[in-house]
This record gives sequence, C-alpha cells and structure tokens, in this order.
Amino acid sequence: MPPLLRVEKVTKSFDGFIAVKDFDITVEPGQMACIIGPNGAGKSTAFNLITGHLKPTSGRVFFHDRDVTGMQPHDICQMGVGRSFQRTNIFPRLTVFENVQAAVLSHAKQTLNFFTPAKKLLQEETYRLLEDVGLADEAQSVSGMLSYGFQKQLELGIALASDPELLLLDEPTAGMSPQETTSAIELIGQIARDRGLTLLFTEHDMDVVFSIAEKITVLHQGQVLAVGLPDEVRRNPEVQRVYLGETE
Ligand SMILES: Nc1ncnc2c1ncn2[C@@H]1O[C@H](COP(=O)(O)OP(=O)(O)OP(=O)(O)O)[C@@H](O)[C@H]1O
Repeated sequence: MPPLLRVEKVTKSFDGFIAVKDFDITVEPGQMACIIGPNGAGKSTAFNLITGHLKPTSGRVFFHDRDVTGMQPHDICQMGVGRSFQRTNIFPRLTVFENVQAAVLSHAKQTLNFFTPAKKLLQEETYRLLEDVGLADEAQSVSGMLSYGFQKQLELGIALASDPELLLLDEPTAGMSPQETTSAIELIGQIARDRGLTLLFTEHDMDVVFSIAEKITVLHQGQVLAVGLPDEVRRNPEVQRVYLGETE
C-alpha cells in the first residue's frame, strides 16, 4: 500500500530565508507520526506546506499518491487532510454545540446533495462528535468559558468535523497540566483507533512523543536531522546533541 502522505524534497524560503529545506516525510495509513525539533526548526512551516496554507518554493506533496502541491487548503481538506488550529477557529461566544455544528455544516455544504435531510443528519453528526471528544455534557456551554483542556477537546471536535483520514495536530497538549496531558493523549489515541485515523503531530513534551509516536522525524534548522522509531531517535547522538540534550 502506498503511504497516505508523501512529502518529497520540499523547500520553503521567505525572502531568501530558508525555513524548510529538502524536507521529506512519509506517513503510512493508520500511523501515529510525530515531527519534533527545537523552536524555529520549521515544524509549523512543514505543516502549512502539507495543508496548502503555504506553497513550497520547490518540492512536491502527495496525498494518496495524488500530487496536491499548490492546491488550496480547503481542497486539500476536502480530500481528507484535517488539522487543528490552536483555538483560532473557535468562536468564543457560540456554544460548544454551535461551534462543532458550524464546522460540520461547513464540511457538509460541499458533500451533501439537494435531497439529503441535512438538518437532522448534521445534528446527529454534531452530537456524535461531541461524544467522541468527551464534550457531550458541555454542549450548551459558551465556548469562551471552557477550561483550557475542554477548549483543546473542542479544537479536536472541530478538526474531526471534516471527517479527515489524516489529521495534523500542532502541539495538541501545549499549555496543559500533566493530568490534562495524560487524558488528552488517551483521548486522541482512542479517537485515532476508533476512526482508523492517521495522525501527524508536533509536540514539545518528550513524554508525550515517546508514549504515542510510532515514527519520529526530527527537524533542525529546517532540515531533517533524523527519522525512525522512537528508540532509534532517542539513541541518535546527533539528536541528543541538538535537541534532547537541550530539554533534559
Ligand atoms: N511567514 C514567515 N516569514 C518569514 N519567516 C518565517 C515565516 N514563518 C516562519 N518563519 C521562520 O521560519 C523558521 C521556522 O519557523 P516555524 O514556525 O516553522 O518553526 P517551528 O519549528 O514551528 O517553531 P516553534 O516550535 O517555535 O513553533 C523560523 O526561523 C521562523 O522565524
């Protein structure tokens, strides 16, 4: 089976500054893959290049063996690449239900046909998503008043509304307490297994990375420094020198 995602020699420069250089990654269906690297290593840029929010200066991105390089973000999303946006796409004055429903509606607009009983389907889908991300009891809460952990669950619900095959999560546990981190990781793992999702995430917390990642790509100054199984990456002297050593 071909990889779900294949990035080949992608480079991005901003006015001559090379943020990502010759970046390669493959993610297999069902895999939990992680990109790590120090601040400024190019992780967010790599995500943006995959989701179409940035266009590569050179190189190609393939999803399901289809060349998606340069396609618009909403087209890439429609093809099955979802992404969480660190709260920026939550409407704080709307309820949790309304936020997820808006995301479901936005996706459904492009997939429902004229004869589909849209409203009922959308309500059922919205409740199902809220249950999946553990927010059923918070359906009527105002989103802006949610705890930080619940807001992250809401981000996840919104990202899942497009029914992605590949989900990109940018630091899904950022700012969480150790207890919130543990339950968030359990929830993400559970959702990925239940839905047969493929995950690509970035993360600063090494305990999180080594607990769930099946494959790790290490970025350093915009280039891939190492790639492999968690144990291989952990033992790699170069990785220890430039990255792990800094945080331990
Ligand atoms: N739009 C842009 N214009 C110019 N430089 C940029 C732009 N976006 C990112 N950069 C630069 O590219 C480099 C990589 O940034 P990026 O945000 O991808 O790193 P990161 O690994 O996600 O960092 P962090 O862990 O701090 O989020 C940084 O030096 C950053 O300043």
